[in-house]
Amino acid sequence: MSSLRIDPVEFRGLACLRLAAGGATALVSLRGAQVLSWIPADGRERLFLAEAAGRVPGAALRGGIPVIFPQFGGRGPLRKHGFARLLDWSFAGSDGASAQLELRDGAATAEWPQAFACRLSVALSATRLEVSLDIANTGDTAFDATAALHTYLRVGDATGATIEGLHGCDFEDSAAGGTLHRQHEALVGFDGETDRIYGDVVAPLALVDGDRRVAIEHDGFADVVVWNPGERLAGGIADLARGEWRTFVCVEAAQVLQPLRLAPGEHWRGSQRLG
Ligand SMILES: O=P(O)(O)OC[C@H]1O[C@@H](O)[C@H](O)[C@@H](O)[C@@H]1O
Repeated sequence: MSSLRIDPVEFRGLACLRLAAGGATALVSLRGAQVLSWIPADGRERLFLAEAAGRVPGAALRGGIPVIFPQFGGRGPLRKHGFARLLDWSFAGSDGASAQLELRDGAATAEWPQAFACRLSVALSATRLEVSLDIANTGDTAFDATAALHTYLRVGDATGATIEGLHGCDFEDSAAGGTLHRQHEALVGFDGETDRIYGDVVAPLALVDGDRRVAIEHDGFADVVVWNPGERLAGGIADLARGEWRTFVCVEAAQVLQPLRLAPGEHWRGSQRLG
């Protein structure tokens, strides 16, 4: 990837880093280490960010790429989707191709009594964005965790968008009480609420939206979550303006069905590449 320029900027009152490389830009908020914008060299924004994001102090930012850790959804005793997306991460430097952000255990993570270090790395080139999450156990007891990169991809109309690459995969349908199914159709579409966890996904995926296509690859993460609330559910989501549900689909690189188990001193890394 070409050499990366990193500048501190403010966006909607949030301290952010603006990344630029090869004619592409990305905006990363220190709150949650959340990528908020990704504009490849063709000048077209690829991520969705809600109008309300950043306007409610302390609230999770709806859109971009939220980092979910140490708990996905309600699968455990912690708050929904864990605390990583709500906390301020620190800028931990750059290797010339990527920006690194870090979150360590402390008073703000006391609800989960584990010692850990998370590092998010964001690498940018003219046509690609790569986000990697590294989780280390820095304590002296093993822990279990679930995690995801909860990517909101911008689309023209979610009801016409499809995901390729999940054919033959088994999934848990969270929109239908967690029932188990197999994906028999070649494409996954978005007709009403769609909330699925596909397990053991190895093939590369693609989001197809009219004549636009985004390739999606992942390493380390075993699962893929596909989510759009649909019109009815979106009506009850306070930080989604009317009609915004139509303009994104989430394709999340996730480690959910088999939680990570890290012994003291161990670490795990997962990545998602878009391009
Ligand atoms: O509104 P939140 O907390 O950001 O969660 C959004 C969605 O995130 C998805 O990952 C979950 O599968 C959905 O069940 C959930 O509704």
